[in-house]
Amino acid sequence: MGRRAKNKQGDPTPLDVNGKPFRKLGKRKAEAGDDSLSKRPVKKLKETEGKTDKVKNKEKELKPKKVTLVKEKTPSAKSKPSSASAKVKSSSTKGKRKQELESDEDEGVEDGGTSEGWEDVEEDIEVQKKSLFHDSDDDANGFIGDLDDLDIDEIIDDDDVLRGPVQELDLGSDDEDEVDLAPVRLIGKKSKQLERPSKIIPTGSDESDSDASDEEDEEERVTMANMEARSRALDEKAAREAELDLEEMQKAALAGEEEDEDFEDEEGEEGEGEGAGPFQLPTAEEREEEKAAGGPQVHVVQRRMRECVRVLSNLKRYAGKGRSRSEYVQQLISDIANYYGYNDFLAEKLFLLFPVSEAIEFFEANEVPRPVTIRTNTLRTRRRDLAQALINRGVNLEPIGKWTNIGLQVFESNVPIGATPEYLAGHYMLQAASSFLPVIALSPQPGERVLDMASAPGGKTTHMSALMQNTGVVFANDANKARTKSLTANVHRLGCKNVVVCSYDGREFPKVMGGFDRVLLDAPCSGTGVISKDASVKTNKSDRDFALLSHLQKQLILCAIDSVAPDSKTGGYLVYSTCSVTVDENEAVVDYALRKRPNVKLVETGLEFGVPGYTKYRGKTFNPSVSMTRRFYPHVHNMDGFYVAKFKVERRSKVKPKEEKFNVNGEAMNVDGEQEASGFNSDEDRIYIQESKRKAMKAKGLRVAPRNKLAPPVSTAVKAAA
Ligand SMILES: C[S@@+](CC[C@H](N)C(=O)[O-])C[C@H]1O[C@@H](n2cnc3c(N)ncnc32)[C@H](O)[C@@H]1O
Repeated sequence: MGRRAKNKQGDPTPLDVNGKPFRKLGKRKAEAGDDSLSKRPVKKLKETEGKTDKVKNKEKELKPKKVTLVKEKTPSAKSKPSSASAKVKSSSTKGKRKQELESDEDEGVEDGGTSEGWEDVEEDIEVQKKSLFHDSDDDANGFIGDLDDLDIDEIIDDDDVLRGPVQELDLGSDDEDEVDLAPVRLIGKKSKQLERPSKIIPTGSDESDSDASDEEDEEERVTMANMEARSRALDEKAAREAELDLEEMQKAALAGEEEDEDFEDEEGEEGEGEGAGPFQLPTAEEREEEKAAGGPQVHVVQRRMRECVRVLSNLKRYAGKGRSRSEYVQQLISDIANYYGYNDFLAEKLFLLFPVSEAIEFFEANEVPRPVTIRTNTLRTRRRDLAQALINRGVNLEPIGKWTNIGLQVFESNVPIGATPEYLAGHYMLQAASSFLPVIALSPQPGERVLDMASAPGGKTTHMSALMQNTGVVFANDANKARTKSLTANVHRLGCKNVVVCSYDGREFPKVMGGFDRVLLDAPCSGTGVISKDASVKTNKSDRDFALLSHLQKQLILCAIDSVAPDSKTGGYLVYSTCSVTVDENEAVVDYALRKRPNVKLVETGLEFGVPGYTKYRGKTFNPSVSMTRRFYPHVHNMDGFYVAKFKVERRSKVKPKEEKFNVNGEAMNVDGEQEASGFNSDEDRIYIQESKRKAMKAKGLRVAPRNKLAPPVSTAVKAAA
């Protein structure tokens, strides 16, 4: 493989001069995603002849080498990227880079943090944990928290969502931050998005690296001093390569046309070639034959996907006679599932999120790893010092983008990035760029009391701790006890002294404790935003999984809201996030929370980029304010797929439910303190209230006290009352 095809990944979305992000596009972008189809590795397709050189070359050549950056999509521009795309150099000049590296001086911890004393943290945490929680585990009959805090109306109202098992879900999967301590050997130039995953982070044994690494090994080591020259050289090289790419793409396009003509001649389909009028879908018999032959051939499915995209762009003009849109859509989804290796259900679910050609880009982007990024731990160092230390070790890196002053993107490294002395000393966290976002949105302040409801392995917890400058307290909770080990390890390594680790089901909050200034719910999710990291998602998720997950997320979000102190002087915020792109797990959950908790409202996330959340989706209409939430996509932002919503929690309405008002005689009163005119049997109602409290507690998985022996069971009481 030629050097240009190797190990290239794009920068995370850079920003334009106005601070707005650009979107990177390859040539194919301007052509309704067509080209992208030619270069994909095939998972399930029949590999009849393997890849001929011609096909291989075509795949390589059609990769979008020329980095053209286009302003980020707005919803209205979603399917049609601006044609007036601005070409922007992908690498920075020294001035810019230096400026960015220096910018964190302002916000960095001046003393650069210290490693002294952090060995004691484990002990401290253990002591705090014991004093805070040891009772609740052993208390066989004990309620957790105070029953009187429960809002009966809401409990009953929420009952529908509070029922049902969730334990079948595998909730242990994680999107980031699990550090692979094996040497990460990143060789080659800056990687671009949409290259093959296997080449993005090649191992030392990867022979195909040789031509690139030979040449680059001779290059001088990157230092702060030679950064500018190197950066310029890289830019020039990128420009040269871009020219070559253009040439290659043109050649490839020509070759492709010839190939298709050959194919059409063979098949006797003259007049129905790509771009040449109507495209006929395969008949049922042809599909059966295809199946019997072990699936379609690679070039057939590629071509068919291109054709379907073309037809769907102008159905009237290109559809075969009597064929409907849905037939082309179904064929395309089936081919996508085959080609990229998804189950049909998920292929369809993800396909429907986007306009047709954008969907192909999304699937393409899932085949490519995202850039390797690290977060500077400002409790221990400053970004410029960290950059210098890593540069001295032969790591090629640069700031992620203007939106963060603590992130660095690693392009190449001769040392294992997960085991450098700086890593071990807690100077940085290996962390996906997307996972910075919810913490930036939450913006925890020094001295606050913060809850990270689902926190393991602690990427966001440790980020929050650093933003709070090791003051206040972060309760880092995770239901999975095993995962709290890596959480605790990270907390120690990064020197976070304001973190208390605990392990409860998030649905037990706020009964465990409440009154937080800010809460982060980085919810357990399907991981459809991180398919490039975990391809198993492509096949192991079903309709039922999404239903169960969404159910759990709804339960968790209500508990997260109720854990926020509405009267917090400095905060009163909740951030909900997932590393999933499905509407069920995002907008639908947020909309549910808005409906169930009238005391919360959405506010702007404060993030400078991202696509607004859906307010309408496939027949569902959400609260218009859901447009304030933000979606992030691999194909748009070159980040993991992610979702962030920020809520402000306000005081609940003072009007209490009637049944909670009793006079001194235990007689029910109306809101004005007058006795209810209608007859009211408070004893009878108390039984109902007690029973519904029990039911809600049980459904929440909380321990319930034995029924009051004096109180008859509801059925008996009802009979007696009748
Ligand atoms: C997306 S991961 C969290 C990643 C973490 N915020 C970070 O930045 O490192 C979701 C976490 O939710 C935890 N989880 C699953 N169900 C939970 C529940 N009912 N309550 C609390 N945590 C739960 C999982 O164990 C998992 O660690």
